[in-house]
Amino acid sequence: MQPRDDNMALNYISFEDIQKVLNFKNLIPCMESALAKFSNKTAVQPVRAVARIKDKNGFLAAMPAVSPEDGAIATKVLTFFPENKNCPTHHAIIIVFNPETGIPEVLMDGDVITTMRTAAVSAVATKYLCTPHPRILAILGAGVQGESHYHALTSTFEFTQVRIWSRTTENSRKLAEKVGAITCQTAEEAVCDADVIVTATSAQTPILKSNWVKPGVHINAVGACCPDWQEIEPELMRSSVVYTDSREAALRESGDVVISQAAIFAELGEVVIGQKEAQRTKTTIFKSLGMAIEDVLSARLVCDLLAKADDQVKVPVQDRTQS
Ligand SMILES: NC(=O)C1=CN([C@@H]2O[C@H](COP(=O)(O)OP(=O)(O)OC[C@H]3O[C@@H](n4cnc5c(N)ncnc54)[C@H](O)[C@@H]3O)[C@@H](O)[C@H]2O)C=CC1
Ligand SMILES: O=C(O)C1=NCCCC1
Repeated sequence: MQPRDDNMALNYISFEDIQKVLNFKNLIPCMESALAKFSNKTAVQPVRAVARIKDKNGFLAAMPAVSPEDGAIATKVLTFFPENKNCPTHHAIIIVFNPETGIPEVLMDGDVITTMRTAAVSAVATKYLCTPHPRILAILGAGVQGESHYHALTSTFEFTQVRIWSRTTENSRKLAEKVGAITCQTAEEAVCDADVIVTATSAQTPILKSNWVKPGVHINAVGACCPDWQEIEPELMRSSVVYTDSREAALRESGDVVISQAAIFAELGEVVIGQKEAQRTKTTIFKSLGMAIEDVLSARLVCDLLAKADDQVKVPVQDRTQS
């Protein structure tokens, strides 16, 4: 067994470097394509392996995916510790492998990609599923995803009003002041008459009720990623047209789907490829759980953008396999 030579050392791509090149303009189309590749089965992606960490109420997850047509082989490894107080609740790294040899080539921060790709996917869902010209956006949850969804959705739509509610009013006030939105004291006040709603909390029991929302609203349900957790009242799940990123994952991981036993109408990717209808005039819910293929194609995009921006990130393969 030979040790690796220096030529095979892993490149590291930092949080800051990723932030420099990734934006919603380049990420949203990439995520639309990731959803399509998942649903037309050109990408290979099992449901993630999750090891729950009971005393932290959280988990460790391994999220591999392969897209042969992109030469993309990578895996995200992620922890979710929802009770963290003085540091973020999610931490992730992504390992990118050489598509010809399987040699690990790049290790990159996974936090920026997790933060941005989740909101970018919700922007795709909203584009297909909301009523034309949405005016009012309501965001429930003022954490990392609440803020990222503000940016992704306001960069895609021209809302006349954005309202933010959080369990801790101080947090929603801070975010609302930072981005120029309105703070609401209750979730009901925030979602009243909204055209688009985002639920992005670590709640384990429903925070969004059926009789608060207007018919025809589109909801991006981003939190509650365990089979015994919920963000959405079961009645609202059952009375809406439910879309998911992965049907298989939703049936295994989403408490909102599992507990309500709501029917899943389609995967979002099936809508993107034209296989299933976007029922825009109905109340729609996009139940997002997050997919490895989103991380893998985001990582591919970052490598390509950095390689283009300067030649320091050695993405090309041939040099590295010659000894
Ligand atoms: N679908 C996907 O692809 C992804 C989903 N997520 C999920 O989205 C949710 C939000 O993630 P982040 O913003 O990164 O977390 P965060 O920790 O930054 O923010 C969590 C927010 O939820 C609020 N919250 C916590 N417990 C609550 C409760 N019982 N009731 C109401 N609000 C409560 C907090 O006050 C905070 O505003 C989490 O459930 C997370 O696991 C995160 C990343 C990707
Ligand atoms: O896909 C992800 O990344 C996540 N999904 C569910 C919650 C943790 C992060």
